[in-house]
Amino acid sequence: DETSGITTITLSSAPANTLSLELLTNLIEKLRDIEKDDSVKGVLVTSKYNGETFISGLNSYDMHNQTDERLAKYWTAVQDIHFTMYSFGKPIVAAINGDAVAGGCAFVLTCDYRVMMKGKRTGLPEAQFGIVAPFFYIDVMKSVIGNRQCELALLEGKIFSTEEAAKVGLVDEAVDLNLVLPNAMKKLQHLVKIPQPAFKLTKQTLRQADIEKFIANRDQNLKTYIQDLTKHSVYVIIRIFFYIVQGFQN
Ligand SMILES: CCCCCCC/C=C/C(=O)SCCNC(=O)CCNC(=O)[C@H](O)C(C)(C)COP(=O)(O)OP(=O)(O)OC[C@H]1O[C@@H](n2cnc3c(N)ncnc32)[C@H](O)[C@@H]1OP(=O)(O)O
Repeated sequence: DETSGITTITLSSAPANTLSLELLTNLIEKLRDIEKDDSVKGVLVTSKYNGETFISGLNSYDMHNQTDERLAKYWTAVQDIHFTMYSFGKPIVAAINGDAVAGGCAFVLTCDYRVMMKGKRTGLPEAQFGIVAPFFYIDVMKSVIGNRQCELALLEGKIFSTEEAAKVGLVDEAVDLNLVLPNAMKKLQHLVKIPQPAFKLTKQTLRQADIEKFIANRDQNLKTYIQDLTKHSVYVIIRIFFYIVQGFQN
């Protein structure tokens, strides 16, 4: 919207907005363009699958049966989206109009504000898959909900209902579906009015330690990811699809 300076990104990768290599590549490019475009003041992210899924996590197919080169390309994109979103110099608000689990939860945690539809699910269930969540997923959750709540959640791979997520501050608002977009937009309209150099510098200052840690550790994390997936991908993928079919334990 040219008058408000707000851009809406509607994620629409069938069937359930998995964070596939294609979606991530397009999104990273789009966000980098927006960052350079002075006419854009803020970004609202939502999903085409209104009332169903916001993001259903990383794409299982991109993590299984791939060459090391392709796995590296995928994981670099996973790292890049995290870094681009978390260090983004303009306000980003998530209008979470459906489930946002695993990589979907980490994605919304990188935003500045989260409005989520009641009755949906979010959280980092990796422990339920028998794996450890990437360190940058753990760090972002810890920075949002604090160390103890993060321990309670991650040690059991807890999946929160929207209402539970709001209680621990994992999302900022739990609302009926019809209020997700309007409330997210209202918050964003407020955030874009804050003097932007102050907004950007404050955000950078708050997030600096995690960003520096991310930059220092990303290469090692990439190596570890490729080794682990080469060894364990069959097991991991079976666990993920088990939870797609059976649902997560709350
Ligand atoms: C050893 C190193 C490992 C490193 C990785 C560590 C980090 C991992 C992070 C991740 O994000 S792993 C992915 C985790 N994601 C999930 O576990 C979510 C799984 N999905 C669901 O639980 C559900 O789909 C949902 C999101 C709760 C939505 O449920 P709903 O009933 O509305 O839809 P479904 O019928 O279940 O799904 C629709 C459609 O989408 C396919 N799909 C869903 N999630 C994925 C996925 N992550 N990857 C690939 N495909 C996915 C699902 O199979 C359905 O497909 P069709 O059957 O319709 O073809």
